[in-house]
Amino acid sequence: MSAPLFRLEGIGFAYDAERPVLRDAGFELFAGERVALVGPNGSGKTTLFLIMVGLRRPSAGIVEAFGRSRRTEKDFHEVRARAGLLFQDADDQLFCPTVLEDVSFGPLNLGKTSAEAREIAQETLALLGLAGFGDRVTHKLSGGQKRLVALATVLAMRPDVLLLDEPTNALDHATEERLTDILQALPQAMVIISHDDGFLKRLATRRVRMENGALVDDGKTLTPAMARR
Ligand SMILES: Nc1ncnc2c1ncn2[C@@H]1O[C@H](COP(=O)(O)OP(=O)(O)OP(=O)(O)O)[C@@H](O)[C@H]1O
Repeated sequence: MSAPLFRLEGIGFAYDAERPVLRDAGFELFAGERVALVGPNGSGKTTLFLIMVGLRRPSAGIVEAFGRSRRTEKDFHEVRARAGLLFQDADDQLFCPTVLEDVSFGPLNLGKTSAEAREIAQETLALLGLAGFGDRVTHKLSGGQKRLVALATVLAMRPDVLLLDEPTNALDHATEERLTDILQALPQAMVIISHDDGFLKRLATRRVRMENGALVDDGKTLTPAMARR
């Protein structure tokens, strides 16, 4: 088997020393996987994502990403360019006046010219059924529209790995179906935090559960064939 895209081992983390969130959490993500990360509210799923991209640093353990151990801000800078994190709250992701500016921001930051960034942004918006949304004022969009634009900002960076924190939040049924089809067709490995069982059943190739600060196999491993049913 090829090397994992991410490998976490023995991860410990606490926001407040009295209440550890993660204790000895370990996890591997391989190319081609769509892993569902499930577990109760407040169990530490979002925290694990933040640690994977270096927005929080663990008190113990090892984070390896794309074949290298990652410790410093510089290490994680590269990780964030290759692993796109969809935040749980779209308002944490969107900060430009218009949709096109928001979606172009990542590609520009990665060194694309403004014409290239604009083209990538338009393509990505079209992929998500948002062609024609470029000039819309971001903060006036509906919750579901913001969710999709936030996803567009992540996909426009053409990451190797997607970390999606509750991607179906605020989406109506038809939009959720469309999102499922889009995600199924993407080649990237992904980890998906969701409380939406139906969505996960259609999308995930494997499930892991956050339990007492560690990750355990959920015992409901899905085969890729079943997941694509
Ligand atoms: N910035 C913070 N400061 C202090 N405590 C925090 C902070 N962020 C999260 N926590 C706490 O850490 C714990 C884990 O939170 P986290 O958001 O990782 O859980 P989660 O499994 O993603 O939850 P949910 O399913 O509700 O999104 C919770 O008890 C939460 O209150």
